Amino acid sequence: MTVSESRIKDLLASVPTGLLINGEWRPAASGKTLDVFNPATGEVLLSIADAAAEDAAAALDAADAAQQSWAATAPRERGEILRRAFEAVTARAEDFALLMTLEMGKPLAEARGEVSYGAEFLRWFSEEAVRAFGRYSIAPDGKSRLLVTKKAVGPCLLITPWNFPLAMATRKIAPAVAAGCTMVLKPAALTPLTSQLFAAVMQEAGLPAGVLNVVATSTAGQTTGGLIKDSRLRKLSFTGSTEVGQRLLADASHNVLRTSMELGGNAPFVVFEDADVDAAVAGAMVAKLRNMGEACTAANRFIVHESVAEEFSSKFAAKVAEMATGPGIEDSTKVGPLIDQKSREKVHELVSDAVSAGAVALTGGAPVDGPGYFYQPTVLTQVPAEARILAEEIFGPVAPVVTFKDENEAVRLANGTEYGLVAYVFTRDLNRGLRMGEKLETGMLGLNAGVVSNAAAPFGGVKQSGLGREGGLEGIEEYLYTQYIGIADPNA
Ligand SMILES: NC(=O)c1ccc[n+]([C@@H]2O[C@H](COP(=O)([O-])OP(=O)(O)OC[C@H]3O[C@@H](n4cnc5c(N)ncnc54)[C@H](O)[C@@H]3O)[C@@H](O)[C@H]2O)c1
Ligand SMILES: O=CCCC(=O)O
Repeated sequence: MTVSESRIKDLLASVPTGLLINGEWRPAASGKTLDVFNPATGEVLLSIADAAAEDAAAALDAADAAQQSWAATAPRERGEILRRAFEAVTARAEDFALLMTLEMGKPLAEARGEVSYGAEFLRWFSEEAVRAFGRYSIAPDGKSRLLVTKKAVGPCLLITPWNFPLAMATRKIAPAVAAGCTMVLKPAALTPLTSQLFAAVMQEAGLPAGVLNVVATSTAGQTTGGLIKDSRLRKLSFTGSTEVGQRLLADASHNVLRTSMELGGNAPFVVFEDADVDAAVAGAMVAKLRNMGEACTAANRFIVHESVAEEFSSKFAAKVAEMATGPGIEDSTKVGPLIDQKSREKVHELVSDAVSAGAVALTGGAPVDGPGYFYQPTVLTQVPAEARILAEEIFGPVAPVVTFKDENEAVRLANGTEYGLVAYVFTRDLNRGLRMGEKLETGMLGLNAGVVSNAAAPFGGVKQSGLGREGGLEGIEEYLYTQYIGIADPNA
């Protein structure tokens, strides 16, 4: 069933179009607006306020003014606001899913999956809000007491990417709310509508004015640059490319900000000779094609034992060839459009570079003609080691396959990247799986699993994939600092 035009019109009419500052939706001070496009058609969906530096400064004023009373709010109350937001997002799951499909392109079924994934961060941190425990102990020499407490770090700047418009926002907002931090959210200019609607839900859930401020902008660096240099800001949490993250880390050094950096990936997907090949193919489909390959966790390099490489590649290519491309709102669609023309050109450039160096396309290998930014789901074999596609984040539905002879070579190939977000390993040998966990330089490992994302787990990378963790027990710690109080011996 294709979604009706009136349904789309009504949904878009319910999305706030202003900047959210101190609990009010208002136009940008300049009056400027930014257009949000549908990547399946290239048409404008909606125009919303386009913030500049003065709007961002007003948002930080609001966050700063609200910080003290918000941090003093009972943890249970903060948790209950998050719980109400979880219920509201779940009740409006179809609206959020359709909105994400319209602005980002992912098929509706996947968008529904993101709604439940994104909502889980609200539920998880509604439960964690009351567990920011400290400790009391007797000093080793018995002469004093040590009291350790956790406190909200203070106003935060949260910057999110376009690829998971809801989950990347809730993964930051929910722990910040739970910890008692106020915030300025800057969503990606390509997909700000989901954040706009989500912020309205947070207001309805009872979040006080000034705790969450939202400034969509077409001029990210100019608009947020002043905030990062403002001494009232205490934390920067960024999800996006390694290149931008590196720049922001340098900027954040000015005020020695707490930082969390969720950056790019180049995930290896290793298939051993003892793997269940069909299970590996099923895992590969998810690890590669979830979100059209536009995920930091997307398998970027398929490293397959030479004895099973042909079986794996041919079965994988057959399944990939069945994946229909099309607008996300159509039921038959399995792979939606890429986000824009620039992204599609980059994907094709990587494929062309590999093919001209000797790689063979078992399926796909080209853009899809017609409107929208579609790319054929592609499997490449015989990819030469020096091909750019093995070193760069593809961010598209393309799977390069290379082979290895033994475990040491698999480890060397898998670790041969500056990234270290996630790896996938398929083997029936548990010891081998655990050994790979010890040897692989990644923050996460999928063992016989093609997806690792879970609100209850610590998500994050090492090397140039980032700093810090989101979700799990660790997620709230990113928004808390430790204070220690030394107490004189009460018996003296
Ligand atoms: N590790 C993770 O959890 C994770 C999750 C999702 C996406 N990503 C990564 O994000 C990238 C794709 O997202 P993208 O294209 O939106 O990344 P991007 O780095 O271009 O942009 C990310 C965000 O940063 C903003 N931005 C860009 N330049 C800025 C500047 N100078 N100052 C302040 N903000 C600035 C953008 O407007 C956007 O909101 C990929 O590399 C992907 O791997 C990582
Ligand atoms: O794009 C990266 C985020 C993906 C996820 O959280 O599963």
